[in-house]
Amino acid sequence: MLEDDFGREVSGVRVSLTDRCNFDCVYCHNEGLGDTRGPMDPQDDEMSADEVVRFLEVAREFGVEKVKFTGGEPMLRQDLEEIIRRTPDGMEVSMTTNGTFLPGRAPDLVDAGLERVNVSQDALDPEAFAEVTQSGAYDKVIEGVEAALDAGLDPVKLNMVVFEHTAGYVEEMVEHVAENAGLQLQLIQYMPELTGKPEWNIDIQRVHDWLADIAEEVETREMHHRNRYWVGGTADDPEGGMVEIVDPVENPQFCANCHRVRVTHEGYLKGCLNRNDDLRSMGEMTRDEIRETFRETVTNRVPYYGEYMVRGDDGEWEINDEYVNNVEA
Ligand SMILES: Nc1nc2c(ncn2[C@@H]2O[C@H](COP(=O)(O)OP(=O)(O)OP(=O)(O)O)[C@@H](O)[C@H]2O)c(=O)[nH]1
Ligand SMILES: C[S@@+](CC[C@H](N)C(=O)[O-])C[C@H]1O[C@@H](n2cnc3c(N)ncnc32)[C@H](O)[C@@H]1O
Ligand code: SF4
Ligand code: SF4
Repeated sequence: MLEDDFGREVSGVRVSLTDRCNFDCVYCHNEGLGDTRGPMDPQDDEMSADEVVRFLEVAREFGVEKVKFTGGEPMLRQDLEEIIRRTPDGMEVSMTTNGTFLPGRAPDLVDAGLERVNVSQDALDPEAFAEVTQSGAYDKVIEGVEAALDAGLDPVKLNMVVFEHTAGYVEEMVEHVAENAGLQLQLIQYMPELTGKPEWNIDIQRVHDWLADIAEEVETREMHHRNRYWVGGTADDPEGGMVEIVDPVENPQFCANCHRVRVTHEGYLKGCLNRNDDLRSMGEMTRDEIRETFRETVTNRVPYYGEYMVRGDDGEWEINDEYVNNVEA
């Protein structure tokens, strides 16, 4: 596996298959590339299935174990099943979607090899949902979650961005996943960097503190050092719900445990979600050139909140104690 100068191995890749979307969420960072508004039809700038697969084959040679398909809305790609089917053996395949196209298509995706799905659902109330997504497709999303469960995807993670518009719905979303087998919740800290609306931010620490109070058990996931709270059950006896907090903003522990390289829908390699100054195009490259470019991208990866990192006495990178997340599992 390739490793960057900060000792972070790259075990996963996150591939955006399109920047098109049928929603227009008010907060959307579009994986760091700005607007999703635009034509709904397939665009010439998108990587072809062959290009995606060729990149994945190279990544697999370097020991990459996981791929996450995202976008824009990845299910707008009609060749998604083909891409999943052709993903190299040994790679776990997951996807993050707004869920609207899962009804009717979830079984085919599972048949093609999809192992996990995250569905974005910011509220349980159709009006609040429409306000965030600027779409009235709430019923379709609920149907999509059901379709994913029926197709055997377990767990189905619901993604909820916690910001001014949704903070009041966190409690009922936690109850919802605690009461419904097969569902887990990912509470995502609102990232203002790419949206330019810092005023929508809320203090995610309050959510950590509240969950720490009500949880039966807390554990810390190696990936991004994320806390997982088990509500109404435990990790060994998962009767209740699992709630994970994704809190990247100004969090050096998150960056220190970041093991993924990204690929834009146009086929640019990208070392960090928040940065666009390290893009490397795979354009017309040969397989050998892609190998070299992948190596370069990994070598040049820098933790975005890197100013919080210091060299320890042994020369290894460590996080400055002052910035360590104060919620301990
Ligand atoms: N800044 C930053 N944000 C991230 C990172 N990974 C996930 N996020 C945020 O979390 C959102 C949801 O991520 P998902 O792709 O659904 O889930 P995941 O984080 O990959 O979690 P798993 O499905 O468990 O692998 C992303 O769109 C980002 O907003 C990361 O490496 N850096
Ligand atoms: C960019 S979307 C792409 C996949 C798919 N269209 C979806 O919405 O799930 C991936 C995830 O990013 C999250 N997201 C988008 N903008 C965000 C922001 N400014 N802060 C935090 N999360 C954000 C979304 O909620 C979604 O869960
Ligand atoms: S559904 Fe996903 S890609 Fe589309 S606007 Fe919402 S967050 Fe962005
Ligand atoms: S370096 Fe930090 S901000 Fe950048 S992708 Fe990794 S975790 Fe996210």
